[in-house]
Amino acid sequence: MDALKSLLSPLTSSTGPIQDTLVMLIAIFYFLDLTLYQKLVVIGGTVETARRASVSAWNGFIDCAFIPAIPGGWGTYSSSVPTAFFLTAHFSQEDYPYDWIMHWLSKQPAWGRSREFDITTRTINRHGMSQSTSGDLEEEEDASDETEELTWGGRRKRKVAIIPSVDTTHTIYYRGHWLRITRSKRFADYGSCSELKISVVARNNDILKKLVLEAKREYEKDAEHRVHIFMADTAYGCWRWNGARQKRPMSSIVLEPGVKDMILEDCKDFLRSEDWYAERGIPFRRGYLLHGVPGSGKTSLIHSLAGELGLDIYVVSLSSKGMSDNTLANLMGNVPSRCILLLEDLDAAFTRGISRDEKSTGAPTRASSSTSTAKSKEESEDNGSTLSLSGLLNSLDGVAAAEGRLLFATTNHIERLDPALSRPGRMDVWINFKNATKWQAEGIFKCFFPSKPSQSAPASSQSSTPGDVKDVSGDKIAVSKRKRSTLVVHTLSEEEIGVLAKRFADSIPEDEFSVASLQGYLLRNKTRPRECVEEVHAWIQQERETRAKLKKEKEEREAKERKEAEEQAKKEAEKDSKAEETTSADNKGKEIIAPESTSASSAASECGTSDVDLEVTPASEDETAQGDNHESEKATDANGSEKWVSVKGQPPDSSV
Ligand SMILES: Nc1ncnc2c1ncn2[C@@H]1O[C@H](COP(=O)(O)OP(=O)(O)OP(=O)(O)O)[C@@H](O)[C@H]1O
Repeated sequence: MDALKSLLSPLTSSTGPIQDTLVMLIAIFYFLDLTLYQKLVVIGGTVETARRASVSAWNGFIDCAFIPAIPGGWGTYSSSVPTAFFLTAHFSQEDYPYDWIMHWLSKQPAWGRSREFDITTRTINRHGMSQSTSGDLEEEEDASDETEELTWGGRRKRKVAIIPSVDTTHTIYYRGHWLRITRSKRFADYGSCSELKISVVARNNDILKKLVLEAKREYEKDAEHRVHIFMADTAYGCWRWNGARQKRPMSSIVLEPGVKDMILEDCKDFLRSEDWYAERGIPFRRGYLLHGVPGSGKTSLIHSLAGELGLDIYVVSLSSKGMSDNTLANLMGNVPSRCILLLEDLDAAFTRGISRDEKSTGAPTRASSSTSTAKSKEESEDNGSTLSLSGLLNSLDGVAAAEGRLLFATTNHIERLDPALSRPGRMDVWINFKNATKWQAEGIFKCFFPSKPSQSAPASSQSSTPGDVKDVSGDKIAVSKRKRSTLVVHTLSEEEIGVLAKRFADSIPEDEFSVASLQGYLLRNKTRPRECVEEVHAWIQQERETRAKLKKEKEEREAKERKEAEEQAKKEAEKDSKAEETTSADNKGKEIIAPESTSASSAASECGTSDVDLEVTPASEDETAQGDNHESEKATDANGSEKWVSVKGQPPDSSV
């Protein structure tokens, strides 16, 4: 009998009454006069039936024990009669705790024993996938791709994470409790959304609270060195996670003295002043307008600030397809309270036809010509963008707008902005970015050629064979696979670097080249500091020639386009006058006295030319005046203090 019991135990995977019953049944059948085959069929059938019955009994018990909590909520503990013992927490991909738990799960050694799981080089978070820094599998990848982006070590580490597979229940042991974890997918308005359910047998929810807090701590520790970027998805009116970037140190941004400190201190001061704002009834929001030439560090400064302040960045492009007042209001109402909200290239949105009039999509003040306005409208319609300026203003500071966020807007053309948009209260601090000064040129040179000897670099250093570097474009460098070993660059002494930086700065003309273009030149010479200084004059000459050539080509193209437009207009005018002559001849033939309203001017009006004339207004002069006002006026912030900063020239007032 005992031998039979031990034989059955792996099949039934249970002990007690079920197994005893089975043993009894088998014993009865054994003594009946059945053939061996019949006995086997009866035994097999009985065992399988018992197994299924026990499994379904267990599942039924679990199902009735856990009443699903409200979807979308996180950490929602549900209970019913049997939940005196069982607790269930639901985590939705739409909220942060989902990320924390997924990250925590990916670190659990229990995966080594699991029989079903997903493997990823990224960990899933609520908005998509993020670079994983965890997992129990880890290996240094041999760089086989010739054009792979290099780190200073010359190799990249790719880590592999194990996460729960969808629609499978996993069991993990945690602090004396068995956690049953199920990941599932549901379809939301904006696409699919994952959910996580964690059930545990416990008297209260302490164990789940502990789990969430531990997961949060670990997630934040890992995210310490990264800035998360979210992009507005206009199709679904929600935020999509777009990646996590390495934090950029503030020291790598070269701005005139005091500017970085001023803006960083201003942001910090704002973030700790919630009560101050509440006591005075001032909306807890702050806006920064970064304007100026392209490639001067506006975006870089924002990324660097986000890293320094530990905030995520939410980016909206107002000119993106399908943007409407409702979509924008929805997006703005859904940014978390502490974040950086970035409106990029504000002026680009205006040329796409934002208007004060909610119905209209024409540009507000920038109608430099009728053709451009018509074109702008057309573009706007093609684009499906129906955003109005009033819609934008409402989104920024209407009742639904998020509190506690830092709004950053960037533009290359401040003169194109509607004054309502840039007024204090919406944009409290303005910073003007100009082309590189000599001071900046010296600073960026020192950033590129640090004087400390400990810096490690890829094989393309001075000591490597010339020709290792195949191509340089932007931040990426393609290097021969053979030469991927890490070398120590013996950098120059601090004194020598100082002298070279000074010489470099002396050669750079003030306010002619952007910092980005200087960076491009330095990148091409990143292992040749001396040559870089010696060859800078030749580079400047070459840059000037290229610019002159491009300018000439642009002028020629514009002249050609103008000529074509004039010819077209002339042809249309001829056609119109011919049509008019025919009409008047017909009228004469019928001996009808034409009324005065059929004169040439009203015919032109019918053809729409008077509308066109109306559009050709001296708006550009007004705008210039507006732009000048921006430049000369000081903005007053919500606290009543004046904010005006110019990156070039005078360092900002220390009181700012
Ligand atoms: N002041 C600066 N200090 C350090 N790096 C800079 C600076 N300005 C520009 N750069 C470098 O130039 C590149 C472009 O800079 P960034 O995108 O910040 O310019 P931008 O002003 O935002 O340009 P745009 O107006 O075209 O968006 C970056 O790689 C950045 O590292």
